[in-house]
Amino acid sequence: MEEEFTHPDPTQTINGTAMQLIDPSLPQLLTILPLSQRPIFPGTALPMTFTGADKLTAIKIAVEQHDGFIGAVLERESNEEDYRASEYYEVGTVYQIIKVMPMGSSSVQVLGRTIKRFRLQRVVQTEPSLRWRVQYDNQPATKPDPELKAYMLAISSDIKSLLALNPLFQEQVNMVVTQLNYEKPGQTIDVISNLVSSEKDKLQDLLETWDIFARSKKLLSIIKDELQVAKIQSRINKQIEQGVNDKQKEYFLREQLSAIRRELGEEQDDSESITERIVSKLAGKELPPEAREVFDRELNKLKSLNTQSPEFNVTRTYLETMAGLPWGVFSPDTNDISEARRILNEDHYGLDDVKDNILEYLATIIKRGSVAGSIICLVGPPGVGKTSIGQSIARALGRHFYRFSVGGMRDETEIKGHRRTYIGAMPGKLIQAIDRSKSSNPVILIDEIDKLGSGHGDPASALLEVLDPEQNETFVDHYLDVPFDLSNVLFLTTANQLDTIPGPLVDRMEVVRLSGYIKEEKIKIAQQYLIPKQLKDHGFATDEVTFTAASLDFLVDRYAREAGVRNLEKQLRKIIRKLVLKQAESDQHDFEVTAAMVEEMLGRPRFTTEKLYAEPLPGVVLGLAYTALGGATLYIEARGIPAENAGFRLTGQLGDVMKESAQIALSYIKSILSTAGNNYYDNHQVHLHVPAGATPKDGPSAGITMALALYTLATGQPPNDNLAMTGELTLTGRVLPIGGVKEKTIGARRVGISTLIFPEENRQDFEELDDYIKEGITAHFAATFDDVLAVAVTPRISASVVS
Ligand SMILES: Nc1ncnc2c1ncn2[C@@H]1O[C@H](COP(=O)(O)OP(=O)(O)OP(=O)(O)O)[C@@H](O)[C@H]1O
Repeated sequence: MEEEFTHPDPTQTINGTAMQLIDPSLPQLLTILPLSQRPIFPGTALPMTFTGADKLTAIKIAVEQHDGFIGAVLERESNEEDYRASEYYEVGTVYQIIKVMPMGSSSVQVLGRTIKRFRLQRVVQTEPSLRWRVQYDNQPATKPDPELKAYMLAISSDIKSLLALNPLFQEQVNMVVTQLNYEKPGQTIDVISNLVSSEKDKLQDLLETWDIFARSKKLLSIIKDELQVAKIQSRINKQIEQGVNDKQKEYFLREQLSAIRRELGEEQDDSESITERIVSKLAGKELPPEAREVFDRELNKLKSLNTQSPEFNVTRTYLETMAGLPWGVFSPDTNDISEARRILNEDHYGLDDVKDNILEYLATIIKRGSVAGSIICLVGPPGVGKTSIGQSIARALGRHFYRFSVGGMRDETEIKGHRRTYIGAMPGKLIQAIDRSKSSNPVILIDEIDKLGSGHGDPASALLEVLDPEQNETFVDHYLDVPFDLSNVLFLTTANQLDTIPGPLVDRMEVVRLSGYIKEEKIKIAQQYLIPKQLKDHGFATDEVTFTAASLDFLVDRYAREAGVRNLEKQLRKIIRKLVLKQAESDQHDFEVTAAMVEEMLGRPRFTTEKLYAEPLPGVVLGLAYTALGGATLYIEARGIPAENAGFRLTGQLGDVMKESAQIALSYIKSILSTAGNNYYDNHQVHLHVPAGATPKDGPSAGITMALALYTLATGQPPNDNLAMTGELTLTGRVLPIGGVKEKTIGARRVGISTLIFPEENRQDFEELDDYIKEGITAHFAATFDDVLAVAVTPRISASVVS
């Protein structure tokens, strides 16, 4: 293999700088090894790796035959449009291999040092390896120049900053700092050039720049670019590190927290134990396929969620609600009707027809083995035992009891729940009831169905969906979003009056009326139920306190006249509490409560026996009404003021129907008076009032009462004493039937009225009443207003007499 040493041609230049042979020991012919990544610069020890059979051969030849000298040149990017596109740049660096370390079969790592720049003179051989004749140069001597020195200082400072940003280069920093020599700027620049990274053609340009001043400028600009990038890189790294650190810190703290919890024996709240708990709640329950599918899907979702995310809590609450529901769990029914009768009797006095009704209903349920069918609606005034009947039904069947009121409920979502997307969403009342009952067949009592409001959505139709046996098998609560079978629930509803219950709801219900109690019943209830219960609640033995018959009579008559017994119970509680105090202070053990003691303990009676009117007055008649509070009596008052122009005024918050019946009454009375020659209404301003003025009233059943008030006003003859009436009046004087005969009779008894007038068509209703209600009452039945007059004003004076 040829090895040549020639003298350089002094006319040849690189970038205009003269080149000359400087070191006769450097070979003129070099085996060329191509570099693909970047050029190398003279003046440093450098390891390099070469791969490929050609290169390995070249290295072998160089090491074995040429003292390890090779020429390292950068490969050009292939660029077909460049006419000069030879494969390699023509300026490279001579490198002497000192050590070869094989790395596998096709790679070697070599250790050596970079010595000097060279330039291709000509290609002398291509096979088996490429060999060039090259030219070396002597670095031109540089004069001390302050500007160059400034550049060198800038380079050294920037390279230090650059290397400081990259901890991997700490070693090199130290090395470079020791090697920096401002006397030999060319050498220093080359050393630093080996450390910087930039695009390879920029670095090649640096290699080919002979002029030191120009080279230092180019190097500085490369370093500045790199410094910029390194700074950005370092900032990004810091941010990432910060993020990672925060996460690690949180993770660490959480781990500690759960360790502390474990130590304290508190529950473990990791996702796994939560899902385990949820799944274990489902044990023994039978989810229908649709619900199972949704449950499984949500459970899988929960497992994949971060326990701290809000979504996790929403899903967890949903799953816990689902798992907590009594899917397929039923309490066994006690199918014993005589036991049911015993329980109803044990809990309630009287109410025989109500109990019969309920027992028939229960017998049907027992026979059918299912509750499907109509729903019982218990209608009656407050405190008559509607709720406690419901409780007894549950007890008789051995079912769980749950009660909720829909009074004033305006929002459909209270019944059907909120969609899960709402914050704080929860199931509606029905699913809550099922959840609390822990069985799929409880007794659910829906209270105050007559006071259902309307607002958002339609609560009435939601309730209809719940109560309708056709639909409630697949009741879908918005929150659960899967059907829950409500068809095994025994629904009961309660109301004070029927009129305000939406029609479609009434149609689905079987109405059972509780009319309210008369005084005697209330006394019995007090003796047999309320007093023993209150004594027990206050820690008295049953025989420690006795109430005299007179005291109970006085109590009911003067303090608790309403249809129900809740107020009576309240008054009894007050008395017994006072006895508790008395006992505590005096150690007395036997108490007998007398009427005087009742007055002493409860204060002045709320009701008096004195009537509003000591004796009957013309124009004032007592009517019978049926209100949400039960049967009641109410006065109708008429007064006339002599006037030139006749007029008619109505007050007392009367509804349209009642106003119309007042007009009918007036027209009718005027017509019969005019026949009798009485022209009272032609020269009087008449005012008709129905107290209590603040209570709204409506309905046609005060027709005859108003007519009698107007009649007696015009004739001046007062109605008979101790008389009350009810009946609708037509324009021709016929008397039409009314509702609530029982309640009205009870209401009249309560205030001690014993003569009553009912429409003829209500005769049977009255006769069917229990004897104890009719006892002492004289009922008259009127088909026409004449019949009313026959009873109400006796002896009857001619209507033509004007007062
Ligand atoms: N016939 C009765 N025998 C024994 N106790 C009774 C009877 N009727 C009512 N009570 C008692 O009176 C109290 C009030 O009854 P309850 O709460 O059932 O009334 P309610 O009709 O549901 O009233 P509301 O319409 O206001 O809800 C209860 O303590 C109940 O046990």
